[in-house]
Amino acid sequence: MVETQQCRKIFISLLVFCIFYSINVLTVEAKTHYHVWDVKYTYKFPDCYKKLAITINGESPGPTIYAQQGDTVVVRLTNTMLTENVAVHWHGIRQYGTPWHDGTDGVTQCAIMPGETLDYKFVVDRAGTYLYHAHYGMQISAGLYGFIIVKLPDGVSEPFAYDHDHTILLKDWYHGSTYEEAVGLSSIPFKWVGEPQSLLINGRGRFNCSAADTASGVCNATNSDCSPYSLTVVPGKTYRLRIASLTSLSALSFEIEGHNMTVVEADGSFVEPFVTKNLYINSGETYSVIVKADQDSKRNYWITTNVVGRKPSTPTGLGIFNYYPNYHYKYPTTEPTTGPFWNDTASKLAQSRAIKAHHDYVTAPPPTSDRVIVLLNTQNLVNGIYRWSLNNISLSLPLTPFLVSLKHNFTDTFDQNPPPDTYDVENYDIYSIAENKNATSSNPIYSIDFNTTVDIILQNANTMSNATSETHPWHLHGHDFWILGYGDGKFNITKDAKSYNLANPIMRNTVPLYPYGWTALRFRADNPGVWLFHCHIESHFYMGMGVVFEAGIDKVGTLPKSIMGCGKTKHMINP
Ligand SMILES: O=C1O[C@H]([C@@H](O)CO)C(O)=C1O
Repeated sequence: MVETQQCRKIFISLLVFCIFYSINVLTVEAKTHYHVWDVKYTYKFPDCYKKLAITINGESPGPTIYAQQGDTVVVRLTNTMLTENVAVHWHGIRQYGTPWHDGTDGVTQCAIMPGETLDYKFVVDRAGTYLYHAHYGMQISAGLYGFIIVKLPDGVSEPFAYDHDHTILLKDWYHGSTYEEAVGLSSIPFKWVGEPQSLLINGRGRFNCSAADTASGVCNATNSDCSPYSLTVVPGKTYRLRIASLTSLSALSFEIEGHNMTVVEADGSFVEPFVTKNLYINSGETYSVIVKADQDSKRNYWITTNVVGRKPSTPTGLGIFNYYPNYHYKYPTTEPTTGPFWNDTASKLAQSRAIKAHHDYVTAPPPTSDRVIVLLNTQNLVNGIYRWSLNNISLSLPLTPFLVSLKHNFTDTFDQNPPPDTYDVENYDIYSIAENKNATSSNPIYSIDFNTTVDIILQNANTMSNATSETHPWHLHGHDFWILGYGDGKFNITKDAKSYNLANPIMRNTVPLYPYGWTALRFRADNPGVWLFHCHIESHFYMGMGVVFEAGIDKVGTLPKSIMGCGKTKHMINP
């Protein structure tokens, strides 16, 4: 009897211990990562040419934010620029429950004024490779950008193996200021930003300084800012490279001389692996590739980026793939790779089509959608200025952020007429300059029923120049979408919808629209808030290339006062 009681006691103690142990071991506590950022202008020489760059704690690119799935990130951002507002967007982070911290000036917040501080706080709910960057004016081009790396929970691994993990951030670089660019784009006569002067890899490039510029100190080839990016690898080891682009304009082809890359991740989703010699990458896209250091280890190899999609006039961006123990700055004696033909759209399209969901990680899209929105991308004139339009409306951001207006039922702060769900599909000739060149500059929003499924068809067309159509990387805030398909020419709903990939489409937040083609996406409007969908070419967005979606605004909690203070909310921060 006593023995049985003792046994029971021991059993119960063991049980309690086991429960206690498993609660402690299996429940990994989510952490909060605090960052304090001082955003200011600093003289930098990223490509040896002196420029006032917008830096975070003196750095451009800014510091990488590391976190683990489920963690909270807090960034206390103080704007110490003298004369310029700022806002920072957390690109790829969906902001469930915190739509006010998406960081989009005019859409989800009032920009942070000089001298002011804002605490951004959000949960990184999913592992993957993400970004942050300015979302005010054209400040990405001034250097405000960086990585967010979210690791998987402990004990969970990716469907690929590697020994080391590295980040590579690509950028195009202009010597002029963002003011010169923005003023040119809104002047008569219109002045286009043109092609960049340099291509940077992890913030480093090399401009060919003229003697005069060297003599005046404007260009300094010995400045340590512009020593080349060198990635040291150990022979035989396998590397995961997280490659992302935050170019202001350029689509790029990325290559490591003599090495194949296996693409395994895109915008946080695992990809059915495929091998490529060069990776096409547009602004706003992130990838992980696996590279094996399995070549001749007695030498180094070039890492290159080349402009594609637009006729290039920028020299190849150069870095060094350094085999240990060779000297890490020893240039290869071979010629740097020049990349594929800039206008080889077919090979870009083929690579885009090859990006499918990994077979073990397919999230099937809903088989049908509740609404189809067709967005015709055109270049037009508005009051004599070149603008980009969607269904003839060019987006102008309101003084009062949409999110604030909608939560407070303001009806006089933005255009209340719903924008059109399509264009004149039958009669519009996508191969010619628009007959009616003029468009309207306005700020209406698409109201989407909460938790419904929406298809977006991006339809490309001719610009205002003869026989020209451009590539546009489209980025959606607050969601991932399934990429259902790409096609040439005008989208035909009865024919083309039958070709959709509903079996294993990749989910991403950024997707290219190719010249004279269409791209079809599907998303669930399951994130309460107001979300921007726009071309990630900074000047194109500045020229109106975006639309705004609202869904479930009644489910959005109380907005923090810290995002207000502009437009009609001026009185709302000070009683
Ligand atoms: O938006 C743009 O404007 C110019 C050109 O179309 C007009 O100068 C260009 O190349 C763009 O991409």
